[in-house]
Amino acid sequence: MKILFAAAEVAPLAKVGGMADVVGALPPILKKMGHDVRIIMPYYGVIPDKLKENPEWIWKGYAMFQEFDIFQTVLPGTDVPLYLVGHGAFIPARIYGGDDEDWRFTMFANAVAEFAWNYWKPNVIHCHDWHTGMIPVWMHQVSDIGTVFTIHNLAYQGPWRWFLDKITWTPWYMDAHNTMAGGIKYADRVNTVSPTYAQQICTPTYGEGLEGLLSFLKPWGILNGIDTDLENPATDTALVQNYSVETLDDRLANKIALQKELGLAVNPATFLIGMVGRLVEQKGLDLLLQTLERYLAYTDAQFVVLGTGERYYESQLWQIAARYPGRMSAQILFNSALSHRVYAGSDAFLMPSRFEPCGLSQLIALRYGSVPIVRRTGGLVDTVSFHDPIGQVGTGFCFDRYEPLDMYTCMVRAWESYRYTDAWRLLQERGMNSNFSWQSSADKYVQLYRSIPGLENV
Ligand SMILES: Nc1ncnc2c1ncn2[C@@H]1O[C@H](COP(=O)(O)OP(=O)(O)O[C@H]2O[C@H](CO)[C@@H](O)[C@H](O)[C@H]2O)[C@@H](O)[C@H]1O
Repeated sequence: MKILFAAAEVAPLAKVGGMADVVGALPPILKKMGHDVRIIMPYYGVIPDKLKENPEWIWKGYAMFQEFDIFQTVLPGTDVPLYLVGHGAFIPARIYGGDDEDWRFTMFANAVAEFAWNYWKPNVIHCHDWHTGMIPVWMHQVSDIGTVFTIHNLAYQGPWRWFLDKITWTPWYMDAHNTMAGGIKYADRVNTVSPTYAQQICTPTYGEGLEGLLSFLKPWGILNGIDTDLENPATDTALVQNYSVETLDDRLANKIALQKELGLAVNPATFLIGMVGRLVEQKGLDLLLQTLERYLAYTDAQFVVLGTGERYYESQLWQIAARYPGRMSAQILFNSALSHRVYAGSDAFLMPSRFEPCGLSQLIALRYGSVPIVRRTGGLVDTVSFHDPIGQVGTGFCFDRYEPLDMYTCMVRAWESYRYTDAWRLLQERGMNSNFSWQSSADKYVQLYRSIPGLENV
């Protein structure tokens, strides 16, 4: 089958969050399964430095009264062809933000449609989030290109219809008020990235205003995986000491190194909680700000947060860290190597999300032996189970209600459990032995493509 992935983020070339990891990991696996998979993304100013060779110019197209160029290369470390949409709007190094965000991604979507119509015609275009939402709308009028639309983050829905009318061609049949709604309504198949979140978005609490449409369409829920070659503590070059589930004692060197690197009191016995992620409301930052100081005051635990996002959260975390020197570190930056050292050096990993389509951070934490403390929502329900020290089952600490006290209690439970070292080690081992590889999800995506009429036997 010929499959074209279209996305605003693709790891390792342009990454802000988890969507980049998915679009960087799934195509190589589908390719190994024998499909002709290619990726198309904007040619951002950050990309040239990350490529060994200059991409080759292959085609010129027109979209929204603009000329754009298509360059071809391969996704680094793979043999998956990668097309880059070159236009002045993408030259700045930023990926998101800026006054022209709605315009530039609508232009990107338009360029992808032109490319698929005129240069390389796939059987299916796999679109990701609102940036590509207009592609299913336009493709609705051709019968030989199918579309799949994957929701990674329903909270960001893209430009409104009145703005689209001004800048691009919105077909007469388009009956959707923004690009996210358009993608969902007109794609041949819609999915999100975990079974639980697929059900939750059909309700007003999680549907972000699109629950009516979603409950009518019933999206598929296909759990994300992680690249187990890339996210592997046994080979990770960012760590001071590699380890595996068989050599778990070696892991401690990473904790001591992390404490030293971040200026925490060096003590291997101190319970260390890590957190890595975008500092936005979705990630449960308001719960954290209500409880963290009390937690630091009540326990002897240490806390490390790595992330960037909303200024308010960044400055609040930074201020708490300033009040607890040696106990807490706030790293307000994006740094993949450091994130791996946090996964490898922390005892537990906090993810108290308000909503979570799937979540990759908790999967990486499990693989690195950092025990997740999560709110049971979305993909966190599907990937982390209750720790029961008597029955020796479960992989993490979970709480249900989005309430500060519930999170606080859960964090205290984790802190106390850490003192029972034998049970803790078994808990770590169960997490590290969990299987979150991409293969079974890739099989489900192929089923999803094949469920589109006409693609059953391609
Ligand atoms: N400051 C920083 N420095 C280094 N690395 C950082 C970082 N901040 C975040 N990361 C990395 O970015 C990734 C975050 O992925 P997640 O899936 O957990 O969340 P995100 O909300 O971005 O993704 C959205 O899309 C994905 C993919 O579908 C869904 O799993 C998820 O639920 C949805 O919200 C992880 O690999 C993490 O290590």
